[in-house]
Amino acid sequence: MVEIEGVIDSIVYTNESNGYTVARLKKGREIITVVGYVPVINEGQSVRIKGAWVNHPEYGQQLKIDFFEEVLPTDISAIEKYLASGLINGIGPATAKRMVDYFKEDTLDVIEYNPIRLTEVEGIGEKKAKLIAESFSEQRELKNVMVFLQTYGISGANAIKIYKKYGQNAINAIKENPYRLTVDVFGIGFKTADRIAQNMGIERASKYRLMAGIKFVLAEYSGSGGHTYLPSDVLIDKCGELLNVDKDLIEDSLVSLALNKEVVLEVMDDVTGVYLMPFYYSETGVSKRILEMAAFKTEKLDVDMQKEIEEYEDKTGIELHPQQKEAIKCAIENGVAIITGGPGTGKTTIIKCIINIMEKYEVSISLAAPTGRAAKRMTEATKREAKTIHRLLEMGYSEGEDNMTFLKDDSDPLKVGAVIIDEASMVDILLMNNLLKALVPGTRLIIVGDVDQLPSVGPGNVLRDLIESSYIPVVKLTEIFRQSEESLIVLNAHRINRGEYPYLNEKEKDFFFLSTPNQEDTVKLILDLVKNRIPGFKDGIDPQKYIQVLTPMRKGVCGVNNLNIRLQEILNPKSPDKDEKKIRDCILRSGDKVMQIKNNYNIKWDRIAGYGDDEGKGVFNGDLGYIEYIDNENNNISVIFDDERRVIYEAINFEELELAYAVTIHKSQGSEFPVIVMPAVWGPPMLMTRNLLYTGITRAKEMVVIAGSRKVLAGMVDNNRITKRFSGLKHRMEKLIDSGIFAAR
Ligand SMILES: Nc1ncnc2c1ncn2[C@@H]1O[C@H](COP(=O)(O)OP(=O)(O)OP(=O)(O)O)[C@@H](O)[C@H]1O
Repeated sequence: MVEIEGVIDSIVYTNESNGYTVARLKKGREIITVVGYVPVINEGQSVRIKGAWVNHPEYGQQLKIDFFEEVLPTDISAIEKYLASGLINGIGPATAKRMVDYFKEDTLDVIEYNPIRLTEVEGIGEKKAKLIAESFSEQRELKNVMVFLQTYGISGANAIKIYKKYGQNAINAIKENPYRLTVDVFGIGFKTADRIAQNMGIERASKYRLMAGIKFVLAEYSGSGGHTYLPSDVLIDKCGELLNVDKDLIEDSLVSLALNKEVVLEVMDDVTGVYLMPFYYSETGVSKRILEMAAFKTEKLDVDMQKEIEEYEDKTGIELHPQQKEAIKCAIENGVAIITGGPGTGKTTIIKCIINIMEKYEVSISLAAPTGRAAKRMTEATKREAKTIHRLLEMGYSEGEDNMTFLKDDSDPLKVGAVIIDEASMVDILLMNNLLKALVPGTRLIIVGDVDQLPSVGPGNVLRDLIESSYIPVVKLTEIFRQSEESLIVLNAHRINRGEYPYLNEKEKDFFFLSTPNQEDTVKLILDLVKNRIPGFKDGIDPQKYIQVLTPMRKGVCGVNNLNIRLQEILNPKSPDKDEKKIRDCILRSGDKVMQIKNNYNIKWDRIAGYGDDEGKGVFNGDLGYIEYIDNENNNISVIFDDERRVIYEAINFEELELAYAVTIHKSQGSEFPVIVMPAVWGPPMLMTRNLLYTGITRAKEMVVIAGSRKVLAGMVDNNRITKRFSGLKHRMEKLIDSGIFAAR
């Protein structure tokens, strides 16, 4: 083993996700190549490395890093490089130079022991001096934690998150139970925690490990599969594969988890379902509360429906269809009503008529939708304020916690006569439970949505289960009113939903299919469409805002990841006046279109335009925005969402952003775009369903362009597999109804 001290001269390669790095180290006049897993590495950093020499067949002699430690630099140029590296907030290259010119070798001591003196440097005020000092001392603490973590192969980005979560206590917390990381730190999955645990010598059959593994599998399947529970045999099989231990041991741990009240086991129709607690409570809560509301004898409004509807027809010039009249009546007369229908069947028209009547009879109404965009559309259509459900429930959070809480709940419910929820297919079981907690029987709940859309991103099959439980009054709208001569999008959406092939490429229409021989050509065509052909067709549009590429998959040539890299190259290429930041495997650049990929209830925003509060908290999974600027000096990224809200991301949240020139159809739910461009190329049959195609094309308002293989497109229409979600809501509701506690309807 050799030990070398030197300064990192340049970084050749670094893999953000695991910290694997190739760098050049300067030791005196000598330059050495060093390779290995290191937590945080920056050019200009002074380091001590222990390792062994290896001979690479192509690159020659390299030092393989076994131990890596930062030491504070002592010579002036190294100090300057270190300060300019972006590691310390408040200092960029220019400030670093001024500081070192002024304080010379004493610079670091001044920062550490006498930071007020920093104000002697031009451009540094008291506030900035404080920021620099705090950031510097955080770096010192962080260093100790990192040295510990690197021994277990934890990357720099993750190490910072761990430090932010546990502070100085990080080392003890992890030593005690490394599996807690999977719960506490976003981005650290069971596999990373397991690797750390194995390195620490924790046994494969350790109960901590098995219990964490079971919870991980349950969380994975509720996260990516949308299940609220897993049947125990499915769960045990999956855990067996993951954990590589006897099934008996897994069953033992499952029982321990149940005894600890970390999971619930429940027999439903001969299957034992295993629930994580939040999903269990939500499902039982939703089933009970919604039945209570539906069974409640709502105060009858003395409405002459015939007369009111006629008045509305006269006012709007629309002659309502009998189905639509039935839906309006159903909403006025019942505690809970569901109205479902595809695009153009008049859902919005019905909402407007219901509002009209209720306002006339002085029933107070709240309007809400599950996403900001859907709420905005509802506001525009009804000319009344519609909120996100989160905002309606007055979402808050406890400091330091990642969990949201709602101020409106059973102790302080919403005091309104009626609540109308639009885009209800996107409401998952957790949100539905929170909504119902804040409502009391007697408030009318009107649930509007398209049950044929993909179900919510979050767990549950809420809208479908509520409809199928056959207790809550449902009106299904099947008649299409948007003129078919105008739009093939609506017509084709309904055709696809019925299993019929879409009409393609009709002159003067809005639904196009372009055939390509292979996936690479599909990508090239998509790039050409987005960059040249569609903007050429529609004068003066901003392709970034106007066109959205949607794709079924994440991976592969036509997957989100590759499409984003290629689209970024042509829509927002590298340029000297655009700042950049490398996040995971991709580069984010000023001007990029980005998406938030997890719910963050804590992050602050400021309103820069539009209607509503001046500031607030929360950016949600699927929200789309643009990078306004990247500030490398202060290490933050400013993103504008919906042209209205500005959010400043600090380093700890960078990984919540992803490029969004292309997004998956799943993530696009609830959003609408003027033009949709979509590849139709081979993908797993589980994924390539009619439901997915339907959801994708119904996102478009003006034009759909599909590129790829006709056979694949036809295959999607034929593939009527509705991905099964394990959800017990319908079962629970049926059980409650059968028990007779709710009045027969
Ligand atoms: N009974 C009717 N007769 C004539 N036109 C109607 C009728 N009902 C609705 N429309 C018109 O059809 C179009 C679509 O209606 P609306 O926007 O209410 O449907 P929607 O189900 O909300 O559609 P989407 O989900 O696509 O927004 C509108 O232009 C509306 O004015």
